[in-house]
Amino acid sequence: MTDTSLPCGDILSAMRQKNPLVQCITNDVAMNIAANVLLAAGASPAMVSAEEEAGEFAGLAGAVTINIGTLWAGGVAGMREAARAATAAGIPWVLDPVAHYATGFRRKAIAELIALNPTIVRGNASEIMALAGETARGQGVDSGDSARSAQAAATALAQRQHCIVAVTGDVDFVTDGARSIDIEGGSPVMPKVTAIGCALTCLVGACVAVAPGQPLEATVTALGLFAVCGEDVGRRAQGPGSFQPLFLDALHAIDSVQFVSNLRVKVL
Ligand SMILES: Nc1ncnc2c1ncn2[C@@H]1O[C@H](COP(=O)(O)OP(=O)(O)OP(=O)(O)O)[C@@H](O)[C@H]1O
Ligand SMILES: Cc1ncsc1CCO
Ligand SMILES: [Mg+2]
Repeated sequence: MTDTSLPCGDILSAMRQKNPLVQCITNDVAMNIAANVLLAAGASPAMVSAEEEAGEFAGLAGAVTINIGTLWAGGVAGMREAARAATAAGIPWVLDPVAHYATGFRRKAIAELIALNPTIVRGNASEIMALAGETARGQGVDSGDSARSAQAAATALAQRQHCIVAVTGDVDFVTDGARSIDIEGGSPVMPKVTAIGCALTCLVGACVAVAPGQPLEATVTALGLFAVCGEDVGRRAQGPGSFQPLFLDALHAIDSVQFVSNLRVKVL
């Protein structure tokens, strides 16, 4: 079922070979799991977010990721600096709009960040629907909408912002507004592990760092790696507690041949 025209195996191999530096401006909950996911998968994370250095550091990184999960005023200032520096230098950056619909503070921050032209936006179904202006049923950081129901919103958002949009859930969907791809796999246990989606956003950064000219394919590679490893671990884990360490081990152990042979993607 995998479309062999997608270079997902090559992007995974390149990530392992190049060990890209990824500046992850993420939330307080996600820091640890996100850094461990990148190290296990083969990238080099750095959680550098202060206003005083975030812009300068972006110039050193292969990609920048920005996540508004635990937002505060100084945090927004660092995000602004990093996003501006990345866009100015042509460094790809990824935006994770965690619960952006919940408060006026978040709505203002996400409007400012999206206007700085992210290369890729990755969120859950409710986040993507609300960003596209649709009514969404998210509760705090958790999605209340199905991923399928967010596909039209993702396509509209990609066309409006001229970026890649990825919506995750039981089936993942990635689009540039013209080409769209479904990714099957994962496990229903995954949304019971906090910040696993935030960690995925950082992995999208790691993949696009080594394939900056192919942001759609890089996004499919990161989501596909989570889908393949998540499905495998979901069969073996006892629950959310044992899922997390087994998942890190699986991200570390999988090679690109195993990855491609278990990847289920469909070009729509
Ligand atoms: N029901 C499900 N079945 C299979 N995989 C799932 C399911 N729900 C989520 N996933 C997978 O879990 C990962 C995270 O996606 P999710 O949409 O839950 O992110 P999120 O809501 O942003 O997470 P968080 O905010 O906790 O970091 C993705 O790889 C996704 O494919
Ligand atoms: C639980 C939680 N609260 C703010 S960010 C976050 C991590 C999942 O998005
Ligand atoms: Mg999220």
